[in-house]
Parts: sequence; C-alpha cells; structure tokens
Amino acid sequence: MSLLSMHDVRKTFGEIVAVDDLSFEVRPGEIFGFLGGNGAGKTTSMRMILDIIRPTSGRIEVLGGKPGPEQGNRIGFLPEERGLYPKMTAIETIIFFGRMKGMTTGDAKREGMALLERFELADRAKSAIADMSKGMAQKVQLATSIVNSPELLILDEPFSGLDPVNQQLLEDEIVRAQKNGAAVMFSTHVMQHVERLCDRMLVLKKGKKRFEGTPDEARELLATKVHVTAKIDPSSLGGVASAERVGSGADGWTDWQLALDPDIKAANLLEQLTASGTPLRRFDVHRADLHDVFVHLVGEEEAAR
Ligand SMILES: Nc1ncnc2c1ncn2[C@@H]1O[C@H](COP(=O)(O)OP(=O)(O)OP(=O)(O)O)[C@@H](O)[C@H]1O
Repeated sequence: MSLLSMHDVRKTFGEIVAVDDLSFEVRPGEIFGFLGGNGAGKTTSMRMILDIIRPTSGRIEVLGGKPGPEQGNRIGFLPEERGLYPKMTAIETIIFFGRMKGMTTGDAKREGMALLERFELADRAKSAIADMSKGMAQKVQLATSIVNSPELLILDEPFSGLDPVNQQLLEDEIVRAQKNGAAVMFSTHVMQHVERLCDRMLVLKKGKKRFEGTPDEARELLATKVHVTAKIDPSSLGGVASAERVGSGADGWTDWQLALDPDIKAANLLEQLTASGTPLRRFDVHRADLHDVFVHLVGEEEAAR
C-alpha cells in the first residue's frame, strides 16, 4: 500500500526535462529521503505532488486521490525558498497558514500556541517576524508546515541554513510526526540526516531514478572494505574482489586492504579464515557509508553541488 505514488511522471519546461519518467512510492508511516544534486528534479517533483504544477505526462496518487486542494489540506509543506511576512506576528503567521489548510481560526490558534510552546517561543507569540532572530523565524516557519497535523509532511531541503540546535529540533519533529502516524518525505544532499532518519530513500540524477530502497540496500551497492593483518596472502580467498598490501610488520605479519564482492559479507570471509585456522591480528570491517553511495550513484561533481 502506498500513501504517495508516482507512475512514469515526466515534467518538461521547454527543452528541459526536469523529471524523466519517474516512478516511486512513499509508504504509510515511513521517513523517505529524496536525494539528488542541484537540478536533479526534487523540487519539481514535490511541486507536482502539491498540485502547484502539473506533470507533462504520467500519474500521481497521493492520500488516495489526485493532487488537489482536498489532498493539499492533509499535507504539510516546507518550501526550499523560505520567507514569512515580516510584519505579521508569529501566531498570526501560523494561523494564516492553518487557515490556508482549511482549519478554523480557533483550531489554528490552539495548535499554533501549542507548537510555539514546544519550540520555546510562546513568549514571542506576539512578536513580529521582523523582530525575531533568524533561528526563531525558522521555528515559526516549521510550525506553519505542521500546524494542520499533516498525514504527509513534505520538506524541501529542510536542514539547509539551520543552526545545529534547530537541526536537532527539526529531526525531533520529523520523528514525532512519524510516531504520530504521518509519512515524511524530505529532500537533501546531506547524507548524515538520511543515515539517522530514513527508512527508505530515492536517488535522482537529472530527473531519472538511480536508486530506491532502504539505506542498507543502498550500502550494498558498494563493496565492503576489510582491513586484515595476517601472515597469508588473502587475494585468492573466495569473495575477495581485490587485495592491496598496505604495510608489513615483523615476523611476516602483513596489513591488507580488501574489497569484497558485493554479494559477500565480511562475516563469510571471517568464517573462511577461522575455518582454515589462519591466525589474524586484525579484522576491521568498513561498510560503505551513504555519502560514498551517493557519490557512486550521481557522480562526484553532482554530489558536491
Ligand atoms: N519553472 C521552471 N522553468 C524552467 N526550468 C525549470 C523550472 N523549474 C525547474 N526547472 C529546471 O528543472 C530542473 C530541475 O529543477 P529542480 O528545482 O526540480 O531541481 P532540484 O533537484 O530541486 O534542485 P535544487 O537542489 O537545486 O533545488 C533544473 O534544470 C531547473 O533549472
């Protein structure tokens, strides 16, 4: 069952193909990382889900229907380009966004005050946005995206520009939304947040899907590396894709850096070595991290942008 699905969605702007026959799904209650370098098509995809723009072709289903106002009221959205009306107060701002999502003023005010309380900003509820610090305004912006207790929370590059305290607050809110039953989809090119938060992830490159699956499945795309100190030459062991001698010590002990075949786990190699009674001084496993996987999928240049 999916909460959101795209089927062969394509979006072109003149000659530019922003989203290229993209299919994927977000399942109920999951935190979904939407990854790609600049211009990969993340914002365009999100805008189509929110019905801000329409696909050139293909089909989108969200919360049991087509993107539209009814669905929109059940979605929370934090845009990449942030901005609030400087003259409005914090609580007026949140009420304004709540009203746009079909809430009554009373409900939006109650929920808005509860959020400001949680974000330790209740005493600034009546301060104008212009009189707040950048970090405070960011909290108000986050509150505007969750005031309607969305079933699907869509966040476009939500961590960019946040100080470490607000990054933590945002991570906590993402986890809280999930605990309350919502699905969360966020775009980023910083893998630490994905490592910590995501159940599944998708990698886009130039509008095309390069990967969809769990972070563990993504790591399996790259060889596990093992640092071994032994007296044997491990290059001919089963499952060793490459072996590089990186140093040698006394009495024939040699340091090796091994890359394993993708379908071999480090534990299998260790079993082979212990079964043959090979003495070992060191056996350190380095799993590929998600940043390496991201670079592998989109290329050095795109990953750096
Ligand atoms: N309204 C538009 N008119 C013309 N081209 C557009 C428009 N919106 C997006 N594009 C183009 O579509 C491509 C995808 O852009 P998009 O903003 O979706 O990427 P993104 O993955 O969100 O990137 P970023 O991380 O930089 O925000 C880019 O080449 C962009 O220039």
